[in-house]
Amino acid sequence: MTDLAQEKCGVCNNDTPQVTEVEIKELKPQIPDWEILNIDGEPRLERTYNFKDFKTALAFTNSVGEIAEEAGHHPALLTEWGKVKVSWWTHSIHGLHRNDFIMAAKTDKVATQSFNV
Ligand SMILES: C[C@H](O)[C@H](O)[C@H]1CNC2=NC(N)=NC(=O)C2=N1
Repeated sequence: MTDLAQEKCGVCNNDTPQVTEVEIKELKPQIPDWEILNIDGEPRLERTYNFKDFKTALAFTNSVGEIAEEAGHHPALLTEWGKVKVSWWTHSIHGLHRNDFIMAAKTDKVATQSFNV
C-alpha cells in the first residue's frame, strides 16, 4: 500500500471529480481516526487531537499551518484549551479529493512525530 503521507497534493480545479466510494474504501483505512462528516451538505474529514494545554494546541495548529502552506491546501482549524479540531475538504469541488486524505495522513504524521499524540 502506498504511504499517503508521502504523497504530494495534485492539481485540483472546479472540474476535478470528488473521490468515489471505491476510492474512499481504499483511503479511509489509512486514516482510521478521522471521521467523514456531512457539514452543510458537503463531506469533510474531521479529527480532534488532544493536548496538555493551550500552548501545545497552538504549536500544533501552527505546524499544521506550515504543511498546509507547503501543499497549497488548507484546513479549517479550531484551537481550544487542550484540543484542536482539524477539518479537511476541497472548497473548489465542495467535497473530498484524494488531496484531503493525503493532508489528513500528513497531519497524523505531524501529531505522532512532533507532538507524541
Ligand atoms: C488559489 C489557491 O490555490 C486555491 O484557492 C486553493 C487554496 N487552498 C485550498 N484549500 C482547500 N482545502 N481547498 C481548496 O479548494 C483550496 N484552494
